[in-house]
Amino acid sequence: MTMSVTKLKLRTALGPVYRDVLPYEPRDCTPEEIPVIDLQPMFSSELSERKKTIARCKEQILKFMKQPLEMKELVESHKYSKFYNGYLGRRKTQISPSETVDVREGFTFRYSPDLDPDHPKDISQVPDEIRRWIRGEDFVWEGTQHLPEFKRDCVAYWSACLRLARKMVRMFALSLDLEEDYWDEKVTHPGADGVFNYYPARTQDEIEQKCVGLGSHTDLQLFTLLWQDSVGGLQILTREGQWIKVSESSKSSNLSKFDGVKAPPIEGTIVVNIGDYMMRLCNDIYKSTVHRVTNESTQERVSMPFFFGCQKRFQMEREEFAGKEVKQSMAPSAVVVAG
Ligand SMILES: O=C(O)CCC(=O)C(=O)O
Ligand SMILES: [Fe+2]
Repeated sequence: MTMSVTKLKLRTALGPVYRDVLPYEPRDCTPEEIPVIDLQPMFSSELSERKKTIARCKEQILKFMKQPLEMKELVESHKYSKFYNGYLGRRKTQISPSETVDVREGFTFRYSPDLDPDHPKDISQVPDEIRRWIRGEDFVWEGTQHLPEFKRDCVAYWSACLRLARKMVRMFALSLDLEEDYWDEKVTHPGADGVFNYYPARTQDEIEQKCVGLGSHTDLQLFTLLWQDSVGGLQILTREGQWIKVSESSKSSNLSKFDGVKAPPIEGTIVVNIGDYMMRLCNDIYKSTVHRVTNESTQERVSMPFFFGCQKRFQMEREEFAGKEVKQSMAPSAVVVAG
């Protein structure tokens, strides 16, 4: 049997890479493709507090995104940021060269040592060779001061993600037969970027043009903790090149409950995507997850990815490899973690 596989061109920090895609429509995932892992035992005492943290942060994102454009532009990324912090407007990016512009709007804030829940430090106390890789910028908070509790609630969510990521990176180390503390020192002042994505319901025009919410890409760092609301729309590319919807069907093989159209995510979970930097460090044992978002519902959608890695080395690699074509092998599935 011959199948017409198309090449999907992706932009990565290390240059363009290609992945194969089968000629089929996205389908629902199976429990094996996206396993659900229960993390609750790691944090059992704080469950209700964590739920509140997520809800408060989501509320703040909606408040921010629903402001008049000129208020959001007080923290415009292109205008004020050296390092991709701040607000990115609707249809202002095109992450995938072979797809449409991205409909989503975003707000980003990156690691600052003064916000770190485990190693809080004034930036002046951070050793020189690390300080030059720190990417947080204060204008994102200065330009949002008129929103009461915005910074507090965003930072609370980011801090919880940072704590979880520092635990999870130890599990990654063990899974790769490394010492448990392999990454500990390298993530004392990590790459830790909080991003809030807002996907408006698509306009009729955008539906006709088949606009993506956020086009196909891989994340750059070690891994990403990705919380999404209940609207759905996240898809990942399997090793075989099949797009699958990250949805409820990950929980059971009883697909009859789902109509395949709505495919809601599992409540109380976050998706863990492997990033390019992890793939590179472990010689492709883990492969970075190709993913994309199309909000096909009539509702708005919010997601809150947290990108985690080692700031300094990752940035150095970026400089070294900028613009070069890099070979990359096939994609893995993502993991969903619960609790
Ligand atoms: O909105 C989502 O579910 C995914 C967002 C994403 O992939 C990203 O911001 O890199
Ligand atoms: Fe992503």
